[in-house]
Amino acid sequence: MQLQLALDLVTIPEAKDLVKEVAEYVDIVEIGTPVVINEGLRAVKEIKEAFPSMTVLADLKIMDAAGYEVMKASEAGADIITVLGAAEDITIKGAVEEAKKRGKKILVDMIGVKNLEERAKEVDAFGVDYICVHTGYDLQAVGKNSLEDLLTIKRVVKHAKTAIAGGIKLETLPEVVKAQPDLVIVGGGITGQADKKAVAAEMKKLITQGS
Ligand SMILES: O=C([C@H](O)CO)[C@H](O)[C@H](O)COP(=O)(O)O
Repeated sequence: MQLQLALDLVTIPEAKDLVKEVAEYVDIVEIGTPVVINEGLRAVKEIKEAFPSMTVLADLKIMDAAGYEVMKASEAGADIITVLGAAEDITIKGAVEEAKKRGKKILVDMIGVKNLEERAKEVDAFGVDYICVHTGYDLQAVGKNSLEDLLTIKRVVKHAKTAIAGGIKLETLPEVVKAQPDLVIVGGGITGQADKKAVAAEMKKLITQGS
């Protein structure tokens, strides 16, 4: 089980400081969608250049033109790129094809997918690397989480790794770990804490113990 740090509400210099602070405890650094919207793929490039040994995920949430967008994110230095599960089949297959050509990985974000079980099976057959259940900020605000969805995809996904994102905190992590995803994605649960290093260290400990 791995830990991914999601950087969403930060500038590039703030992102660099955060990565420096918690690097030893995280396996993957995510350049979040809001950062890409604000700063462009330059954010991916700068983080990869500053931390060359770190696995960097570009959370582009691709919905169309995946071949081109995966190509651009790869050129910027992303190791993993996200595509939406709600996208057309041809889009997700195009993302996988381009990523494979470049030695990169695709994470499919199932945010907003209603027929989760059926879609997860379909997406799994396209050869994607990760399938991620995700409660976005808007549903987190009305008290939702993705635990049940994680159990659903764990039942039906046979090839891809499983991941979970959305509002995970130190207090809720033990329950998540119990469900055994391959990847746990945490944003505000680390970046919003006073002692980020201590929280990241504790999270890494729980994840290592539970693996
Ligand atoms: O993907 C995300 C969100 O849609 C904003 O782009 C976040 O990275 C993801 O939800 C993890 O962040 P937290 O919910 O703060 O843990």
